[in-house]
Amino acid sequence: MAQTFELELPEFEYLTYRVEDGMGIVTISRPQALNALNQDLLIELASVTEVITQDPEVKVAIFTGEGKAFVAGADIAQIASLQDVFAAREFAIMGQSVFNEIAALPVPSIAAINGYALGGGLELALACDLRVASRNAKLGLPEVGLGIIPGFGGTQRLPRLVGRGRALDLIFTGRHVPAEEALGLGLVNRVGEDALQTAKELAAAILKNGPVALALAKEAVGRGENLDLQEALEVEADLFGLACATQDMREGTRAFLEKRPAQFKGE
Ligand SMILES: C/C=C/C(=O)SCCNC(=O)CCNC(=O)[C@H](O)C(C)(C)COP(=O)(O)OP(=O)(O)OC[C@H]1O[C@@H](n2cnc3c(N)ncnc32)[C@H](O)[C@@H]1OP(=O)(O)O
Repeated sequence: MAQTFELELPEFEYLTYRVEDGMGIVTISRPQALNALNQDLLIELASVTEVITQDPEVKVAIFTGEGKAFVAGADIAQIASLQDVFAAREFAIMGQSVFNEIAALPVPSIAAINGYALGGGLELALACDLRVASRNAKLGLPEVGLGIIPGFGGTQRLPRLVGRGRALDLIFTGRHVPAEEALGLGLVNRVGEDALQTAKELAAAILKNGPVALALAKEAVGRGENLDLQEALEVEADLFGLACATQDMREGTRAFLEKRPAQFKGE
């Protein structure tokens, strides 16, 4: 008999969380400040990430924002009040560690960028595996205009995603990149009328596939990024071996040979 898990959901002030058809949907909700990330909101993001990690019902995570912004950055009032170099460094490390937790989610993650994704907002989107944007979305790292630099992973994840030259163009100018240009840069994977709807369609396409295979594929890509090619290929071979030991592999290959859709159980 399938085991059911009762997860105790923490109280959230700045976000809402719901599970729909295997999708764990986080909506960042501080619209009066365009969903700017203050410290409490970052703590809530860490907490909801833990909930998603522990919920076996969730096979894809989606992060989006309420209102006209995805996230307009870290809270500039909070940054302005940082007292000294140590407090500022701690603030960056805190944001980085929350986004590392999002990047390490065992399930595929999608940022549904429904409007402004600036500074820490773009850095949050960069911590997700995939990004989709609504046509009116604007993306950028405008920190240098405030006399600071991106501090929640932007100087590292952006060049890894789009290349050094393109990343430095965005970081040096701080300009707001429209969704269609972001698509051309490889900064987003898809553009649609409605970001959340587009993210759900992408999630539905992902959900047709074997959940263990998805987790192993994410692990292979993630671990390989920091290795030389030969070592990375060894990681791939090991994880391929693991994938071939799953019931999902038996089902997926048998379903192909029997010309029917696979019924994956994630085991
Ligand atoms: C380590 C990470 C560092 C960072 O992330 S640094 C922050 C990087 N982000 C930015 O620099 C973007 C800042 N925001 C803006 O430039 C503008 O906003 C927009 C272009 C996104 C939108 O402009 P418009 O449509 O005119 O709205 P509005 O009146 O500026 O904003 C509505 C309310 O939202 C507050 N707000 C917007 N972004 C932030 C933020 N990042 N931190 C704190 N508050 C923010 C405003 O102040 C204002 O509030 P009120 O209605 O009380 O005047």
